[in-house]
Amino acid sequence: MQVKLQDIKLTYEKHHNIFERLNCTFNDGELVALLGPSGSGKTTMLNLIAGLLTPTTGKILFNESDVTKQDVRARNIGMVFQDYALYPHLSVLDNIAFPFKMAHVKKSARRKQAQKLAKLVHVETQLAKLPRELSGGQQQRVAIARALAKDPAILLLDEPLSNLDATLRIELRDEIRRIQQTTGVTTVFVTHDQSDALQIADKIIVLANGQIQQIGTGTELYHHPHNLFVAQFVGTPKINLIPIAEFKPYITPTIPDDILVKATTIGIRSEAVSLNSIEQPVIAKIPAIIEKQNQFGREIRTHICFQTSQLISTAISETTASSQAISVYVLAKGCYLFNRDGECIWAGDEHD
Ligand SMILES: Nc1ncnc2c1ncn2[C@@H]1O[C@H](COP(=O)(O)OP(=O)(O)OP(=O)(O)O)[C@@H](O)[C@H]1O
Repeated sequence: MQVKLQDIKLTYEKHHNIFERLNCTFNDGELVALLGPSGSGKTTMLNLIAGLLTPTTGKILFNESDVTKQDVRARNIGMVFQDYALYPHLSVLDNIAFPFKMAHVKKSARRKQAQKLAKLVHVETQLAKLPRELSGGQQQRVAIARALAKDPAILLLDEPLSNLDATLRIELRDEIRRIQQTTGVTTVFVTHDQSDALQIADKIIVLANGQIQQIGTGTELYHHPHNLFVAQFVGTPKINLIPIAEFKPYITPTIPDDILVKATTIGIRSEAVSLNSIEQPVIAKIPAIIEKQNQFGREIRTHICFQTSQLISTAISETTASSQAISVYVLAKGCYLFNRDGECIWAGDEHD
């Protein structure tokens, strides 16, 4: 099922427009992540798709047919929430079979179908248990199976991993991807965690303040951010930001003056701060002081002081002595210039 949001405006109160003019498309069979900070409008967007909210103006189309005025029951949506929302007094099997019961499917048939779904989400050995006898991850699997029991046109997942510990989180998000690919159901996955979005989504919609900042794959968002918000929100460690006035004296004549004059901030990815520049285009050589180095998983993070800015490099090896005044190269690939409105006006890898 393809879902289109067309010129959506949503006003909660007279003076509070959550969305002004929202436009986006969720293609059939895609897993799309809605990524954004708290209050950016992720759940509101999900509720609009579900039919739990009606837009003030604009249209919602399912496969080109207008469902804007349809309520949640008519839309055939499967929903999974952060807190699982299972029926506590029903067994795992009965929880999964519940939508079949509502659809008046006969008992033996609904047990069979529920068992099949339990197998899909890997809880087939837990069928007689009550939800409270399951781990958080298992409960969420049951919630996903129950949502799929409706054979939904669209599956909406609202922060489904938030209550899980880090290991379970990674395991279940891979499972969600597997289940989604097996069923082929168009899925919208709300998260404020970039690693969830980057790991499993076909496409990511970055939201902030009720506005779509950018739509793209994880790679596109990381390498070609449209604005400062996306550049800062996507990527670990965070992109280094330096006021252009501090950086300008060191820039080699690689960036056209008409661009430079409009720039207020330069963003530099950690991998673009290097001690050497072998065969790679460089935009500046800057004086710096190495403050400390930390091992961060497989990565070494070097903290560098440049004028009033603190930078992080992940391209400097651990042999470097600290508290040293040195020169570091800033490589073109991984550098971005932003104007005063935060728009990206120059990207280093497009100008090699
Ligand atoms: N019923 C409501 N009445 C008025 N404003 C609301 C209502 N529900 C949400 N909002 C506002 O809409 C905006 C978006 O909220 P929403 O819950 O969609 O954000 P979110 O991105 O899902 O945040 P979180 O990650 O914290 O759940 C917020 O500014 C919120 O205060």
